[in-house]
Amino acid sequence: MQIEEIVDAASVIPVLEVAELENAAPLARALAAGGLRVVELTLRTDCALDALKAMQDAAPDLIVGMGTVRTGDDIEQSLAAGAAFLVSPGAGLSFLKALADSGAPSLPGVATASEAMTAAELGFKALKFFPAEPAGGIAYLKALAGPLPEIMFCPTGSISAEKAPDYLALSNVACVGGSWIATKQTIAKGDWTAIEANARRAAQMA
Ligand SMILES: O=C(O)C(=O)C[C@H](O)[C@H](O)COP(=O)(O)O
Repeated sequence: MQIEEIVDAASVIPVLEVAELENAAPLARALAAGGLRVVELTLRTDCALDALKAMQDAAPDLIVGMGTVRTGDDIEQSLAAGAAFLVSPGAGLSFLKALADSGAPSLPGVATASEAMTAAELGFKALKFFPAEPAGGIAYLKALAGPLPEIMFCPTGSISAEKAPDYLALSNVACVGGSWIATKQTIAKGDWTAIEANARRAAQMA
């Protein structure tokens, strides 16, 4: 899949942190049951690579990407684990080149016009805008749409269910990311009913 197809399939991408491997499968099933098609599992816990496989097995139609990818090793391990796409919080030049060389569909993280232009020069068509709210939010993205109208963003960072529709209305926003659909606490509690309900509301924001 190309990154354009992946972001087209998503309105909201839940950003997930799974600390206990046993939670991966029911989490994936709840998100898929709620109607979400694309999720980002962060590479922030010891079990993240195994959790990615478990999510994919539990919900084969779910497109599971790996987030918090920061190094060449992260890229390799995530792809070996079966990540459908890769997401980074930011990106230096050598990391961007490694990501481009991997050929994997990717959303490298940027927070400025300069970073967005560097990533676009290397061929990236869609970028994560992180951290969206602290970096300037909707006003900042609107300002980027003037000079850089062809660059599409997936803003992530302190976005809530209430704010997400306003981001999705922007011409240069393909989808939004956020942890509100399945927070660390809700996952740890195993409240799959609440997560499915949040996923359903998010899926309807398309
Ligand atoms: O891990 C990464 O690669 C990140 O870029 C950070 C995440 O996207 C944010 O942690 C999202 O979390 P919220 O701000 O709570 O929605």
